[in-house]
Amino acid sequence: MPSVWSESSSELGVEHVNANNSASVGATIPPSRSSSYVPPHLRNRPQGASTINNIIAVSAEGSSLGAGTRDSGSTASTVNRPGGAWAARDSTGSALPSGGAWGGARVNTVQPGGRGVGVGVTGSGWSNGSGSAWSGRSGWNGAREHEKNPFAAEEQPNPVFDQENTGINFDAYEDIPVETSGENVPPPVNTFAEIDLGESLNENIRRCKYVKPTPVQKYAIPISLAGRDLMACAQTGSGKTAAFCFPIIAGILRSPPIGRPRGARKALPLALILSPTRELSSQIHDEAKKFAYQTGIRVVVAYGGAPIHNQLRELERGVDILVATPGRLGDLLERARVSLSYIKYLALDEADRMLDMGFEPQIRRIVEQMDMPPAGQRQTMLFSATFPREIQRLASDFLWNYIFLAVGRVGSSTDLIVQKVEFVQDAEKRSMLMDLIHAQKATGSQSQQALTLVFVETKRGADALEDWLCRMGFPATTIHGDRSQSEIGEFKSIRWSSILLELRCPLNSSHISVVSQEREHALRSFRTGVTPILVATDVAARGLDIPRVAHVVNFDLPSDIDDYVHRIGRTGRAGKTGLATAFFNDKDLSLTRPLVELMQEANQEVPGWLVNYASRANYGGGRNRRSGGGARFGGRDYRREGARGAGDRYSSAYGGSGGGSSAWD
Ligand SMILES: Nc1ncnc2c1ncn2[C@@H]1O[C@H](COP(=O)(O)OP(=O)(O)OP(=O)(O)O)[C@@H](O)[C@H]1O
Repeated sequence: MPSVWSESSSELGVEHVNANNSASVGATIPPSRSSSYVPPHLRNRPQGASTINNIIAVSAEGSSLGAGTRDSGSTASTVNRPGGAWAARDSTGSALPSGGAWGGARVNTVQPGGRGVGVGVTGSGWSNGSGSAWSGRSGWNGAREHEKNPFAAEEQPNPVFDQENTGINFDAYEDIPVETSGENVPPPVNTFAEIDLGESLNENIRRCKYVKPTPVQKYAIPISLAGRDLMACAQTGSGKTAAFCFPIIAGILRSPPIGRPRGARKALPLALILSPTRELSSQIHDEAKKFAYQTGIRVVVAYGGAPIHNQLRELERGVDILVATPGRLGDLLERARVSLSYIKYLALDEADRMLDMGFEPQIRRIVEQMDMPPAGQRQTMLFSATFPREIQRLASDFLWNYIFLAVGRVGSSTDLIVQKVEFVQDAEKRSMLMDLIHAQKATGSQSQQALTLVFVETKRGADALEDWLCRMGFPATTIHGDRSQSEIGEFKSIRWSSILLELRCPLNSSHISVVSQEREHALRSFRTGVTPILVATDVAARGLDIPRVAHVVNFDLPSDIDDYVHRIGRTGRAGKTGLATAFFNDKDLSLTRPLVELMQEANQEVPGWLVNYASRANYGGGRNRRSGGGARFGGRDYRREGARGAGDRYSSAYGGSGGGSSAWD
């Protein structure tokens, strides 16, 4: 029985070019059925739009370079890697030749090697001005009406939150240290207008109320748009999600339509975004859907802890950008329901965690042992706030001639977070927490909705503390691994095969959906302030972007300083200030030195007793890699370690407004 996609493909008669770049030209394309998958470039056409003839199709490696003009608002970017392309599009997103030789004739010539040359453009493909191909045309809305508006909730007038999302405290970041390494690093931009992202993506950026790019976006977006691989470190809450989503979306829209095989039951995404937990994947999916709204690009998410059947249904409807956790993706690959053979963009969020001990084999399997095009034939982007040197070394296997980017004192915390450390014995921790919560209420400096996130070491500890807080009259909820099948955070030592077994076990499926609902419910209840205290294990440490988290309490300190950085990064996000309090006692001795260093880097007041501890303490053992590894910050390009000094071809530092010498020296 043919899948929806296969029906769709054959109906559309999309040209298919096989992996060897031999192009075959499809004839005409009958109108698509609404339930069918429609490739991005064909979506959202007016009802009754005439049959589309002659779609350019090239292989994943092939390129097509539109030689036509774009209007004056646009800045051309060159794509200097295999597979990069500028598609010349007409006002409906199809490639058009100049000279009108177009009625039923073939549009593009596909040259040997799959490089097609578009010969011109009628109308602007990408303008920012009037007459844009991608926005405002009547008739497009017929199909777009069916796309749920991801901005609907935010577009309701709200006097409290309806203000410019100015993001990072831009003034404070004028002098932010920035380091780039690698060959021919494209220069940064200062405004979104300088980057040609296309009208519909620009419109969505406006809807997000992003006024200007954050520091990491200023550097990462031009680098990625130039087709370069990237390893990027930037502080928590600094807008990394958009930094990898924008180039992916813009890249897909720019590229010539890629004919995907007829009759394939498998989903054939063009971009894959991997992240460690279901919550983070879900959050990235929500963000990416906003950025891709009304572009015709379909974003689908697949994560463990939720029934696979719904996700399969979504995948069958077609996918351009797949956001996934490694475990669930592994399952889908094993079931042959997803193929990675058309991947042009691979992004790893929280990349250091994804390549951490225990998970590297899963990621290697996905990236290197399935059917994904190798480095150099896809574009790979790795992002995190922390990037230990040994993880960089592992990660470099996935990259090709990449640029290393470090924005801010990477691996350190932001100055926006006030860090406090209190010496508290275990037995006193609860009453200390109570004092903090009372103080927070009493100061009145926080609005009623201010949220407190409390990190503990174990699931049992989380449940016990939540129970106690509730009994004391403080509405609290909890999130930890037992409440779902978190794929990384909690499965650290479980092997790939066991994960598949677990996810496939039908007896588990109802349990999975119950626990995942619990976790979803807990997060929603925290986000909305219904339960303004969330007790969490490290599963909530990375990536989660919850506005109004005013206070992070490390009830139990982690043993790894990088985990501390990510945990406290749940507050003080996007230019807002935050408070982080750590309960410290003798058990945390190994963390002392990196903690003191971190606080000093972030201009925090370090208690004298902690400094004394630090002078007595050993370095934090193997896990505290920043200090153990010798590099001052977690964000120095490991390739430079052996290449310092004269003639270092990898080095190029911007150093914020100052430029000149490396900000790290
Ligand atoms: N250009 C911008 N202007 C204003 N706000 C922005 C901009 N870019 C991103 N943001 C907002 O900043 C917040 C943090 O972004 P994001 O979650 O991508 O951070 P991050 O760097 O990935 O953090 P983490 O390291 O914790 O994962 C989000 O609420 C996002 O909407």
